[in-house]
Amino acid sequence: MSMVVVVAAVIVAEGRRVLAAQRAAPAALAGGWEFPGGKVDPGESEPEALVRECREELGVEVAVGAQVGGDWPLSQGYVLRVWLCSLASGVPEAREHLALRWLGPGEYYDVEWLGADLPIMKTVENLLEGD
Ligand SMILES: Nc1nc2c([nH]c(=O)n2[C@H]2C[C@H](O)[C@@H](COP(=O)(O)OP(=O)(O)OP(=O)(O)O)O2)c(=O)[nH]1
Repeated sequence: MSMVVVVAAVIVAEGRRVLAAQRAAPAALAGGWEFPGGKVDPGESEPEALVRECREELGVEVAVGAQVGGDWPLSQGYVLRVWLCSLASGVPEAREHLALRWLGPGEYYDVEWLGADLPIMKTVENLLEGD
């Protein structure tokens, strides 16, 4: 079986603030925090999927920047790929999530990240510190 690619957006604003989103479903993941995103549809590029998911889930337009790392492991058969993004227009609203939070420096670990997302947050922290 081929690998399912999930894309996720690390939306950064004001230089250092990162948007975290709390999952509403499924039950096993509900309440956990993630970077907005979802599965790539057939025929769609990964950046196109990112833009679509941010539009659907948050009601915003994002500009896709640099990729963060390579393939981040998820459960078997799934892989997560992550990009830094900036807001091109709109204010994020939780259309499919339970809640959204902007996390500034010193707050990056104030939410309960999903297991796959914790090392991504650490990598993003290092990237933003280096800026
Ligand atoms: N979007 C997203 N998914 C993540 C992250 N971390 C993580 O483990 N996942 C997992 C949760 C889900 O099992 C899977 C993504 O599925 P999803 O439910 O977001 O995908 P989707 O929007 O296309 O949803 P659906 O159409 O299949 O309902 O990846 C993350 O940071 N962002």
